[in-house]
Amino acid sequence: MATPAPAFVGAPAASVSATALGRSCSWSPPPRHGLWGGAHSLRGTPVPAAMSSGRAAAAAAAAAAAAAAAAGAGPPAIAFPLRMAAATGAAAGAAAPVNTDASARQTLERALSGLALKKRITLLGSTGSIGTQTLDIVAACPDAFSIVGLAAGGNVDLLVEQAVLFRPAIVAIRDASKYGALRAALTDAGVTCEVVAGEEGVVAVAAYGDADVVVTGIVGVAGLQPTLAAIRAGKDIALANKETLIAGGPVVLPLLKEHGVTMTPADSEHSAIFQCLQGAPADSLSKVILTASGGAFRDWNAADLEKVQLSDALKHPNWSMGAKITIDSATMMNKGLEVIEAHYLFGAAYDDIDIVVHPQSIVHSMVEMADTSVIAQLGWPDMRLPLLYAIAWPARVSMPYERLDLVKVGALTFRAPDHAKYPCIELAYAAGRLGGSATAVINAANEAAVELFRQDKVHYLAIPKLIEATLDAHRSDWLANPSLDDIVALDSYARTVVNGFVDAGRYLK
Ligand SMILES: NC(=O)C1=CN([C@@H]2O[C@H](COP(=O)(O)OP(=O)(O)OC[C@H]3O[C@@H](n4cnc5c(N)ncnc54)[C@H](OP(=O)(O)O)[C@@H]3O)[C@@H](O)[C@H]2O)C=CC1
Ligand SMILES: CC(=O)[C@@H](O)[C@H](O)COP(=O)(O)O
Repeated sequence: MATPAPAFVGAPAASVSATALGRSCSWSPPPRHGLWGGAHSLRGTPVPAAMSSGRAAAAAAAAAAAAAAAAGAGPPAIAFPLRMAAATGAAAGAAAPVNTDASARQTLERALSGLALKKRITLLGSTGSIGTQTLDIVAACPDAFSIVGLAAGGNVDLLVEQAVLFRPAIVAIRDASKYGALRAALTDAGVTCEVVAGEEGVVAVAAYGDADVVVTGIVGVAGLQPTLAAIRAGKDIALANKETLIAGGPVVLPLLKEHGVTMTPADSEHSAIFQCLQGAPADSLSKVILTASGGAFRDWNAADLEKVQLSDALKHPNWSMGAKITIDSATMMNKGLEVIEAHYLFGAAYDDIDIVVHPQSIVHSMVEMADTSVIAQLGWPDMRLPLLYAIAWPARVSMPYERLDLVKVGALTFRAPDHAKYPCIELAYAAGRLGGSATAVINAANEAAVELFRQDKVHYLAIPKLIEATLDAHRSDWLANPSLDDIVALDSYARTVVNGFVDAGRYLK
């Protein structure tokens, strides 16, 4: 049942017949929380209504928190009152095109124009798990999809291989020290395209040329600025990089509106919800039900988590993915982040977003409608399907994927998540309910803690403790309506705080 490792297709496969929306393409195998009435801190003490904003305040707070950590003080062990409602109210609408009259009209218009489906794609993070699987789709459907730009972190060899096959107009490498090697290798391979480097280079690729849609496959908050650049350039967004929305939701949503840009979810759970909501009238959504595999440790006793090694956390039971998201699945922070992602994508209140553990990862998520009907989307655990829908929406592209065989699957089982074993879930709900800058801080704290775990500097069990302590430290500079500058500053603040704790020898386990 495990998905095959993301295979980079050696050559664009021959295409098959293409008919209207049913285009055929070839394929290479491949807790309930009470309402929070006012502005309260994470501990229930008041948060000043208007916080000093911006880099200076965040930097000062970071320095103070790091100094406190180094002095052994740190925030006191937190008795996290996880029963908070959003101080900021619901997200300003929904990022995904669902549940409004206008979006219903847009869906219909796109469905009709999908008769001539031809999408020009720019792919950020082309050398990763999402990136290579997106290119599998493009290779399988060269008459429906083409590549305008590719951006990678540092993998020159694979980027060159991709440029040879997909002939982009522009490529970027984030690691600027590899610019010369990339240029030379492209010239040797006979590829003539623009070559750019560094963060500015990745941003330039995101906004470049006549691409219709940008697939965001960069890992982490590093995807935020390129995604914002793509939105400002009027590109539709196929969102895989969930950290962008979790950290940047307060600035991403208004920007999508301002530029009339469509954001379609590629994360498998959110793709499922998005698919279930197609054609649903406004206000008909009652509940979002996110399914979770349970991650690498779903069958471990809580007491055995003391023995976790990095290699254990990297063994996802069902999905083949990059290292960071695989570890997030093991802590179940991935599900917590997906709760926040669902809030921003679909405008669902946190009380209306549930998690259910589903070890088979066949039901990718569900929605409950106002009339109590529950609608689910099913498929094998293979990211190519949600990625395809994110770039082709609302078209349905005919693919020779293995058909789902429920008899072969046998049983579909469901159980409640174990909140004591996976404290990250509650932390994510708490940060989501707090809203404003808290989601940027929990995202950054998680990225920093996971990175320290990958470097063997902290134990697996330290991850939620570091996140909780960092959220607590953020009490004094929480912002209801952070600007982009605030989000950038608080992202680095949270990383400084996490590293300050560890440097001071705290929360190692
Ligand atoms: N993998 C999956 O199945 C799923 C992933 N996602 C989300 O998609 C995103 C990507 O995940 P995944 O593909 O697994 O991650 P990977 O680690 O496999 O790939 C990450 C990609 O981002 C590139 N990259 C890393 N840092 C930077 C940077 N600073 N600037 C530009 N490019 C960078 C890497 O380049 P290089 O390798 O060249 O260094 C690589 O191409 C994550 O946000 C994840 O949560 C969501 C659902 C499923
Ligand atoms: C493939 C995908 O979209 C991931 O989000 C995956 O679902 C993670 O699995 P977990 O349910 O273990 O977090």
